[in-house]
Amino acid sequence: MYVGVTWGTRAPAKSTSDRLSAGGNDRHTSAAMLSICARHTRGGIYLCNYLTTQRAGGPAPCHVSTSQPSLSKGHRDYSLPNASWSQNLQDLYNKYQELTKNGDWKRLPSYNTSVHHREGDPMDGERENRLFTRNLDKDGVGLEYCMFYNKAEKRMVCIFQPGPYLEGPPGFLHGGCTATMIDSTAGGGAVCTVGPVFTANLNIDYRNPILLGSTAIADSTVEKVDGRKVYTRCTVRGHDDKVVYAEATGLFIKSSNL
Ligand SMILES: CCCCCCCCCCCC(=O)SCCNC(=O)CCNC(=O)[C@H](O)C(C)(C)COP(=O)(O)OP(=O)(O)OC[C@H]1O[C@@H](n2cnc3c(N)ncnc32)[C@H](O)[C@@H]1OP(=O)(O)O
Repeated sequence: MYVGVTWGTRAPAKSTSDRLSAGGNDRHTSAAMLSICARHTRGGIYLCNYLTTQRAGGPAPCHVSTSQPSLSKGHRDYSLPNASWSQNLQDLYNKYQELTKNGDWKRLPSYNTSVHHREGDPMDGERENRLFTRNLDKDGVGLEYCMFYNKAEKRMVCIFQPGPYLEGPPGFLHGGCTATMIDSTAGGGAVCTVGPVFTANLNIDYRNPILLGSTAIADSTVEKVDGRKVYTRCTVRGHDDKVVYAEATGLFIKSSNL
């Protein structure tokens, strides 16, 4: 069954993505991007205007729908198992999939562009932009991952397997990539809990290196929401919980328009 994410009110006809796609030449696209960035900066707004259908004045939290978003038809959901997944990753996936059956947990789909995450967005077609975590075309060489969200616990779990193109120290995952997964997991948890946010602060203690090809779990909880500030905590562990790879706290800021 397809699981899609919706984020609140539908975008008006002329959306950010319309402007990004319009014209299709670099100068226009760059100008559109600059104007969007400037607008976001002026409004103290957030990354997730770009990631989601949320627009100024709309309701905050996303919800995970079980309907097929029209835009996502035909787009591959990269959070589903593929041949590059290790048995450990597959086993964890099966475990969390089982937990989705009573509705407490939801699996989040994942596409290779941000726009394809936006249910009902009119924009489609080929684009240059790629979601940072999905920017490699070959299965297994980059990040293989799947996120599951538990609304009652305000908790996001991301099971992931880093591939050989993500090396830092010889044979091990680059620390920036670990940070990316923490940011994405904690940020995704914040988005699902309160709506669009920007990362303001991320503190990471790296405890042990992550072997490329191994399976890890980033486990994040929204601990407190204080006005626009969303405080999160995230731990990255090995697939069997025996080793802690990293511990982090993250501060995310809700849009000032919400
Ligand atoms: C769904 C699945 C898949 C989807 C997965 C999607 C997950 C997304 C994960 C990726 C996320 C990113 O990479 S985001 C990209 C990286 N981040 C950025 O580029 C953000 C750049 N920074 C900014 O744009 C801005 O500084 C903001 C938006 C963070 C804050 O600006 P602002 O909106 O004007 O708010 P401002 O008034 O400054 O601050 C509001 C309150 O927060 C406090 N505050 C602000 N910044 C900080 C800070 N660094 N440390 C402490 N506190 C801070 C202020 O003191 C204030 O407190 P008080 O006075 O109210 O008490």
